[in-house]
Order: sequence, then C-alpha cells, then structure tokens
Amino acid sequence: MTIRVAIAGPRGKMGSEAVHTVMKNDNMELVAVLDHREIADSLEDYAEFPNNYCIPVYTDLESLFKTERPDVFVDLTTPETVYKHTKEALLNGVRPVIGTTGFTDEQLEELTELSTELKLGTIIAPNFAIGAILMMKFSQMAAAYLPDVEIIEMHHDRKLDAPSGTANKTAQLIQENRRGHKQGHPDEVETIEGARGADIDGMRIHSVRLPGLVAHQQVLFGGEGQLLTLRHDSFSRSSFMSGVKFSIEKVMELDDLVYGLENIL
Ligand SMILES: NC(=O)C1=CN([C@@H]2O[C@H](COP(=O)(O)OP(=O)(O)OC[C@H]3O[C@@H](n4cnc5c(N)ncnc54)[C@H](OP(=O)(O)O)[C@@H]3O)[C@@H](O)[C@H]2O)C=CC1
Ligand SMILES: O=C(O)C1=N[C@H](C(=O)O)C[C@H](O)C1
Repeated sequence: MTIRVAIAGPRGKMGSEAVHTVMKNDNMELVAVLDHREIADSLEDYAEFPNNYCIPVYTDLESLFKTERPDVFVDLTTPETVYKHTKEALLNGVRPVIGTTGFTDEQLEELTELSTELKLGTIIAPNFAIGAILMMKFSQMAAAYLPDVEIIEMHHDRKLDAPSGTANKTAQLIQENRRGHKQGHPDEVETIEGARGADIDGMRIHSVRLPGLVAHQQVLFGGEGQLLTLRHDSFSRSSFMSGVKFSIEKVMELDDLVYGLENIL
C-alpha cells in the first residue's frame, strides 16, 4: 500500500529534509505541501527543490485535505500553528505525525481525547532521533538511583521554544521515576533571575541558544562523590529522518495518540 503524505513547512530546515525523505520512499507518495507564503504553485518552482518535484503547494490546509485526501499529515512548522494544524487534520480524517514542538499540556490532553474519540492514530514526537530517545530512556532509568538531576539542552539560535520539546519530554519521563524534591542548598538565592534555570519538581532545565549548534542535550545526575552525564548530539537533521519515516508508517496502524516514539519503538 502506498501512503499518501502531506507536509507542512517544506522550506524549513526539517520540512525540506522530510520532503526528500518521502520522495525517496517507494511506499510513500508526497501528494501536497502546505506553505503559509504564496511562493509558487508547485515545489519544482522553489529554489530549494529539483525540477522533477511536481508537488502541489497549498496555503490553505482545509483545501489541501479536501482536494488531495492525504492519509498522513506531517507538521514541521512552528509552536504557534501546530496545535491548530493537528486538530484540523484529525477533524478531516487525516493522521497527524507531528515533529513541531511547543505544545501545552492542555493542548496535548485535548488532542489525545480527540484522537481516541475519532479512533484515528496520531504521533507527536518531540524528537525523532533514536539516540535522543535512548538518552531519554536511560535518563528515566538513572533517575531512580540518582534523583538530583539537571538537564542542559543546547540548540541553534533560530529555535522559537524553550525549553525544547526533548527537554520537556525527558523531564516528564524522569518524573515517573523521581520523587519531587528541592535540589541545591535549601537557602539558595538567585542574584540574577533565571540563574538556576527552569524548575520542574525541583529538577532544573537550562536552555542554551547559540549559532553553530544543531540539537544537543546533556542530562547530569549528581551523587555522593560522583557525576553521571548522559549526552546526545544531533549534528545534522538527517539524524531525524529514520524516525520520520518510521512514524509515517506506524501511524497508519494506530487508533489513538502516541506522545513520544519511546512508546512504540
Ligand atoms: N521532533 C523532532 O525530532 C524535531 C523537531 N523539530 C521541530 O520542528 C519545528 C520546525 O523546526 P525547523 O525546521 O528547524 O524550523 P524552520 O524555521 O527552519 O522551519 C519552519 C518552517 O515552517 C514554515 N511555516 C511557519 N508557519 C507555517 C504555516 N502556518 N504553514 C506552513 N508553513 C509554515 C516557516 O516558513 P517561514 O520561515 O517563511 O515563516 C519555515 O519554512 C520546530 O518546532 C522544531 O522544534 C526540529 C528538529 C527535530
Ligand atoms: O528546534 C530544533 O531544532 C529541535 N527541536 C526539537 C526539540 O524541541 O526538542 C527536537 C530537537 O531537539 C531539534
């Protein structure tokens, strides 16, 4: 069976890689892309793509769904638009595969309910890279033994959301194995606001944004006389593409929402 795929954000760093990934796969057909700028009617007329990419470009998601009838909708856009896109996909009977980060807990809850109610698979993957998923799982394991944790996530300086989706997901997994408690000195004081980072049940998250970086995370576990550091680096967006391919195939078998690829790998 050929899976009909639509991608939102085709000019982006992730979206353009995903376009090539779907184009290269024999069991998938890229039926349309969604842009929010009127650039051209077909991807072949974009500077980023070769002239055999005769893929229609839409600026309206509803018309894309009604005309092209994709099976799967891949979103790689912005935190501002992703929730609306995901809901629209589900309401049009299209299975979302979402890489865009920045969902609130309330939005995740609502989309989980909608996906279950419609019996339509959805994948929301804060990180598609297998190494990052392993780093998150190992962190969850370590937190049971070393509950004093600080997460340092480091990204390129074009990133819109902080902390990253990966850091949020890591913290959530750790929370399942770590009893919440205040870390550091009980009387510690921040003389500059934010110096100790974001606080999740006493665990800290620090977000670094610098040109030159892609996507990196360290999870530090401190114990008596020791430090365990778990680190993952994505040096290029190609690191995410096997996860994108896997998710497009897997979502066709699901009938509810999965948040995080660690649940289905
Ligand atoms: N899950 C994962 O493994 C990964 C997730 N990400 C996430 O994916 C998202 C995209 O990242 P990245 O590719 O680096 O970002 P980019 O800024 O490079 O790409 C986003 C693209 O989306 C376009 N866009 C914005 N709004 C819309 C809209 N309403 N409809 C269609 N297109 C739109 C932008 O156009 P314009 O620039 O013209 O506004 C841009 O081309 C981020 O949330 C990031 O955190 C990133 C890497 C891995
Ligand atoms: O914006 C990015 O680049 C990335 N976003 C995701 C996140 O927020 O965790 C995944 C990866 O870290 C790259």
